[in-house]
Amino acid sequence: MAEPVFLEMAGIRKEFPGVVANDRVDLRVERGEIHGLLGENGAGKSTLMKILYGLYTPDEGEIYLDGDRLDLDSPQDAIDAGIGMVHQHFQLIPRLTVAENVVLGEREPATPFRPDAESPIPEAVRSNRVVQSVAERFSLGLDAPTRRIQRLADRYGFDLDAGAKISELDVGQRQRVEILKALYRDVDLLILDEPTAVLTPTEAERLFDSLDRLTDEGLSIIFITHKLDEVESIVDRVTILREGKNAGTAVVSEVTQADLAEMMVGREVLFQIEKEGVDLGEPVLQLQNVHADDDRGIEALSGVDLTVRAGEVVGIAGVSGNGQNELAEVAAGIRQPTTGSVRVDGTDLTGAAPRQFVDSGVSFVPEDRLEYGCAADLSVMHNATLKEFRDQRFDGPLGLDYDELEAYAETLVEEFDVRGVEDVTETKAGDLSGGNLQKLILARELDRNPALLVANQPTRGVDVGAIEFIREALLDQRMNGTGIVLFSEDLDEITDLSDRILVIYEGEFVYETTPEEADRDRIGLEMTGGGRAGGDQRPSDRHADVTAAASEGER
Ligand SMILES: Nc1ncnc2c1ncn2[C@@H]1O[C@H](COP(=O)(O)OP(=O)(O)OP(=O)(O)O)[C@@H](O)[C@H]1O
Repeated sequence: MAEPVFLEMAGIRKEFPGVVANDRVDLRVERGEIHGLLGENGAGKSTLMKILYGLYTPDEGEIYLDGDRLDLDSPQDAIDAGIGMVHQHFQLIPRLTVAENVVLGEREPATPFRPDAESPIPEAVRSNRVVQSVAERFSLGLDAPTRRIQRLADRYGFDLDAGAKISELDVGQRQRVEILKALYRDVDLLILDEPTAVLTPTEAERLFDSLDRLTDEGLSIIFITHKLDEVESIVDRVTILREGKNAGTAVVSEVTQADLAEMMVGREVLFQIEKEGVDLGEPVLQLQNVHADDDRGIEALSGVDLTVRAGEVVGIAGVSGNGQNELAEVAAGIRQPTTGSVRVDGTDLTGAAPRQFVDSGVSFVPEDRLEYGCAADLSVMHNATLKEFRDQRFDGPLGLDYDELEAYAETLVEEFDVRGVEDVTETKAGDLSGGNLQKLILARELDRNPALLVANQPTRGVDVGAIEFIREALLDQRMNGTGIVLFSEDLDEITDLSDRILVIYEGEFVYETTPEEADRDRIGLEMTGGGRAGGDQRPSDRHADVTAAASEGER
């Protein structure tokens, strides 16, 4: 008799109010393969994986692992069956060590948590004395597990010190701790939800090496991603979901990226977009000698000069953690510089309140959509109108005119193709899929026709169709005279959209170029500080050059 397929999900159906998230989906995964799960935002990928991890109960359908029928009521059931999951938002306790987190991680929360939500372990719990003392007690008798965890980490080349505190680790290492939590529990199937969304390209390469080692040992991996080049480089077979249904499974080596994109969105996707020429206007953002600290009080920006003119897109490239977030927040008015000045549209806003930035025409698309971009528990309507509800057009005889607010929110949802909204007054922003929430935030920020848009990773976690839509929306906005500061870890995005490109490294601009002259190797080298080793220019000289080149471009 033929061996059963390793994992079989058959006829899975899951309905939320007004949305069929999974419509009789079949998924088959072989032992030892990396199986990609692709699909537009809202196609139902996370829902299907949450069912497999025991977080949601399907309305219909069956799951078999190695031929055995599974009945999964909680993540603990999934783990007991040999299924682990690494979420996009890590669930680690920063003050505890790697080993303590791995051991404590044996019990997963039984209640479903919001997609894309921040760590489900609230700060109150993390800092709770009882939790801390349990952890301390663990560490007393933790020698044997620590050694075991260290051996496990070494076996897969994870480069982790089991005794190190999570707070000392970078994002890539934290992710490996999450994987270790699953391996420690002997899982045979690992679900990775967009694992590279938080990683730099180098960290992503490291992860891929680790995944290869895991599959060599017979582990199966389900890999959710939006990045087609990742599918091409590490995935064996891929299943595509479209509008909750299985749109097919393909052997990756037999299809092109264009085929996959078309299977996902049901039409041809342009990977290149046309950028028209535009006459630059007056400066809409002028930062002079800006220094700013990060959240820990350590200097993150060390004397940044930046001028952005109306109709100009300035792309900021850099490895995350080099001051990009602080720069975005200073430009958007939600972080105060320690020294230096900020002018928006000709007005000095140094030290001004965030509201004054909003009122001066600054729009902000933050990197962390759930933390800063929206109020997850409020409706789509509230979120769509958060910044504009004071506008006269929403004045009613008895205060706010809710019919107008609702109609406006509906227009934005329609224009920006935000999917999964049953009713703008009922659907919560936090229940939208990641990409659809991003489109909602963009709709709110762009529809104000801002003088300045600060866009931090605007297409992260967004599907290829929506990426095309968002990039075109940004370029339309540029044609309307908005000045845009674009932060992106995707170099193609930076070169496709920008008029000028600046590389930031350790809180300073170290290199400036244009898309026409952009040399990817040089940009990559400058991003990692490699340009400094050449000794051709001191950073301070180079910094002066950048400023000079910037003013050159302004003439
Ligand atoms: N808890 C929930 N309550 C209500 N609707 C939900 C819930 N979770 C998901 N949905 C809806 O189900 C549909 C599928 O969402 P899901 O998160 O599975 O998509 P996805 O393919 O993972 O999207 P993305 O790539 O954007 O993360 C969407 O329309 C979403 O709005």
